[in-house]
Amino acid sequence: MGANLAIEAKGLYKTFDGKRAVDGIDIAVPEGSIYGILGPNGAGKTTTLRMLLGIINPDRGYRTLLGFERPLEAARIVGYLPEERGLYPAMTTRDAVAFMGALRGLPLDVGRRRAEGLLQDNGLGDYIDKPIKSLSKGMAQTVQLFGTIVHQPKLIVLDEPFSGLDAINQGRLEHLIREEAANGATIIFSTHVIAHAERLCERIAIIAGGKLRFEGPVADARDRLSSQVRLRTRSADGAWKVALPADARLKDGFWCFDMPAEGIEPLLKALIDGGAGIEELSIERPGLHDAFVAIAGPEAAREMENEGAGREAA
Ligand SMILES: Nc1ncnc2c1ncn2[C@@H]1O[C@H](COP(=O)(O)OP(=O)(O)OP(=O)(O)O)[C@@H](O)[C@H]1O
Repeated sequence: MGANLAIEAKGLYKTFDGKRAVDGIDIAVPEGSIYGILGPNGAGKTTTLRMLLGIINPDRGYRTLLGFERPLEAARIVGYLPEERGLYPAMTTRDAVAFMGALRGLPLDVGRRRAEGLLQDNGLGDYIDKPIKSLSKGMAQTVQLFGTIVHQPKLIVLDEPFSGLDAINQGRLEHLIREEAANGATIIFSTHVIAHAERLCERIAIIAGGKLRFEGPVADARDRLSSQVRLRTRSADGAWKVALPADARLKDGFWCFDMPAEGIEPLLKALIDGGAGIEELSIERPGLHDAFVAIAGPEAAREMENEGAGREAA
């Protein structure tokens, strides 16, 4: 890989009480990129992130974080939003953000100033002097996120950051993640919602049952599946039909089939020469959801969806 890596991990394993939580994970996160770890409940995402950060040590395997082989040595240039959220309820939002920065070495006065800027710029200006306990759950989560980035870390690690946010705040968070990456930070986040990863990430890891099912560019995951062709012809029958691929099936008046290996042009020529009369033609590239199903299996995909529904309802 050409780019420098903000994170490189090879063959990470972790067992808890005799049960393998992470079973051979490799990860390569290029500097300045947005990277997603996708997987259902209990897949091993949090354990993987904790090992990358040095909060726990792997039983086996190797990782570097911003070039450090002992990840904790990078702590001051890393920001981490854990899955368990929590802020001191009596602190003002300004102080809560500054306090989190101070834990990473940022002087309190600088933290307070930056906190004001972050809160003002993101529609929370009225809450600067209000205690955390006066905020909604989503707002408190946003404040915790500001505390995660207030010391302007080179690497931002977010564990299920979209969980518990409504659609508007999810959109804001996506915007903020893009902005941080545009300013040069590297972002890695875990999620069980494929759409967030599809919109944001250049590279992903797909984990299920502690095992790595895929690691690489999102485009490569999507390329695992053929594009789908849908075709409607004016003529119902004719010699042109022999030109259709063997897997072509008629569904609701459309011939549906995988994109032929040799491309669409030879087929189009045969259809035109055979007088099929092309009325409608679409070629659809598979999305990341379809790729996920193909890579991790329908069971893992269902678990992801159920988990999402469960958390929304909670
Ligand atoms: N400290 C621990 N002690 C014992 N078991 C653990 C510990 N941490 C994680 N596990 C187990 O390891 C497995 C992977 O958990 P992990 O939290 O990494 O998954 P996850 O993909 O982050 O899922 P979730 O989103 O539900 O947290 C689970 O079976 C979990 O119960």
